[in-house]
Amino acid sequence: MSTSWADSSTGVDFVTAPGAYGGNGSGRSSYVPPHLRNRPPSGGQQGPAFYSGPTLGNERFGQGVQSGGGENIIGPRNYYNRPGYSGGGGRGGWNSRIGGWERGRDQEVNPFGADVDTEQVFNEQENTGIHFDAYEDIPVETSGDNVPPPVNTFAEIDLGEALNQNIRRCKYVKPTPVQRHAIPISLAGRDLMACAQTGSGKTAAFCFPIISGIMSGQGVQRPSHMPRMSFPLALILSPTRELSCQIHEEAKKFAYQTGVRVVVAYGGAPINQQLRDLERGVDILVATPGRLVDLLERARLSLQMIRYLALDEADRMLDMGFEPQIRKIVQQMDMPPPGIRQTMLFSATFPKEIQRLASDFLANYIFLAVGRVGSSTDLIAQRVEFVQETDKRSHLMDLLHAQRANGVQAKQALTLVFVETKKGADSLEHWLCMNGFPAAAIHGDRTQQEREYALRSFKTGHTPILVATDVAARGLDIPHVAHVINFDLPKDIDDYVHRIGRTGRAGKTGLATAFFNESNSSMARALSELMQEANQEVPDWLSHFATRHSYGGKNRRGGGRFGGRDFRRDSSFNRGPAPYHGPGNVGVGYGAAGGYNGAYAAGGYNGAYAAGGTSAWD
Ligand SMILES: Nc1ncnc2c1ncn2[C@@H]1O[C@H](COP(=O)(O)OP(=O)(O)OP(=O)(O)O)[C@@H](O)[C@H]1O
Repeated sequence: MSTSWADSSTGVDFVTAPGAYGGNGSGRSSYVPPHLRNRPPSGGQQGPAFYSGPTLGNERFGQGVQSGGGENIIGPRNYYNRPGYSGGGGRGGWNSRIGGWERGRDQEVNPFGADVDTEQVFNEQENTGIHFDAYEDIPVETSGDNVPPPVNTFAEIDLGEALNQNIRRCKYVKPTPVQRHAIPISLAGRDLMACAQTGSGKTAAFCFPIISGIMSGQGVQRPSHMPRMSFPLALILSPTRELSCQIHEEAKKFAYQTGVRVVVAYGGAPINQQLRDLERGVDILVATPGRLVDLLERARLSLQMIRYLALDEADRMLDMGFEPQIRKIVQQMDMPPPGIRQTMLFSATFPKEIQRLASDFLANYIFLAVGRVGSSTDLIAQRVEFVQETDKRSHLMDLLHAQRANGVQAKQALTLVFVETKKGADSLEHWLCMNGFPAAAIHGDRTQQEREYALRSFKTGHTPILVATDVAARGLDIPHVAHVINFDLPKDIDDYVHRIGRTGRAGKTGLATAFFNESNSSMARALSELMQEANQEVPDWLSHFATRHSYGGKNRRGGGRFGGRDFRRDSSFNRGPAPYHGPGNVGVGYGAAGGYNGAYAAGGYNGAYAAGGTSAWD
């Protein structure tokens, strides 16, 4: 795991490094607010003129009003003006001591690669994806009070010049639908529960407002009497180590030269290194829950300055496995309560029971659904094959041979195979390798080093097949995953949605194949409904299974195609004092269904990989 800031730490150079503290010639560093850090020296000038973005930031917190100095904050920010904190010190932000910044000066490593002429890269290749416009006609629903209107371009949003520059470096030409809606909502300081399809850009949707908010924030000062304690301003939680690392890498790109420092903490890696990273200063902490609790219990981290909390894969974070830990972190430590902090929950799936649980963490929130909650994108061609348990391996072999026969270059056509158990993953990996298909495996019993090695080897195409348990089902954004095979189907339709979402991302097409047999009967109905919603052809035999197993069960999707999203609208859920203030507005942008372009319409795998069709690795 690269720790780019730490790698280049110089340890003591307060004066010359373009970091949080500018030199004042006295040997003692003077504070430079985050939005001015990491700027190349420009005639010695270090004034607000560098920053063309918002300077007050009060709109970030909805009702908050700030008129220049930290002491005038009304609303959420006045939380920080309580005893124990010195006042914001007027213009110029957080005053002279922030977390661990002053203990060491790091030089920020360019996450885009050294000496990259960003404008040139931007012009060379736009990150549009071949079907990026496929997202344009997707139905969008918002509910809640006074929903801020969406934007159509990044230029319409006042994110600050440094962040805008990074957006250009990322080659993002225009916001995806979830970004168009979620970013203005978050910038307005509102809590948000957002549901949007896999691969549709949710990471940037929560990172941009957080970075922009921290850049423009003023009047916040970390307590100075606990020098070894870190006080992040934002916390991003995710369920897996690999996803936390990925979010960290993304966030570092978005935060490059903004002065906002991003640190990651996750289990399975040496904690001392992570503690050192934290001590160097942290604005945004990306973490997995277990390691975070460890850090909190060691009293090396405090959440009392948290202004932004984002839960990625929020439904997973609040399901039975994680909920106690999340409640502990969010409700039982020192994190400011809802209404004081700003909370953003994101996922591609959001069962209603989990929405209800989640509402405990939010204040007067806006619900945003881009596409139907829990739907898959129709950029993914879905196939279901009836395969008995005993035939699965030979069937898999047929698929892989067909892929190979069609001359698909391995590095551009990675195949991700999901299995049920860790043992199953080990044995399938071994069997594939024995049969001439270089494969790696990732699951929870592997060491973190092994997991990272497997993922790297897969990403680089060294082993173009990755056998995985659900540890790789959510969030991972691996370019060139062309085919997801559900060798064993999951028990829950939402897990299926996340698994197949490892392909068909950012507007690109992909292929997903599932092996189905009698043992998966309970999935039949949900699977066929999901496929219909995504304009996929449902085999007759699957429809028969679905009819036979259409009663009850956890995996009933229910509701109309575009209905029943925000649980607050469902009367059966509205028993308690849910903080719902009516539907507000419902913006629905139905357009042409934007169906799948038919590249995979002609049956059979040979057809799927045949020359001439639009393929997932174009
Ligand atoms: N505005 C944009 N323009 C072009 N590409 C984008 C844009 N926003 C995000 N992307 C790219 O889209 C890909 C998917 O984004 P991201 O991983 O955030 O999806 P996601 O919605 O979080 O998916 P998942 O539900 O699987 O976690 C990434 O490679 C990201 O760089």
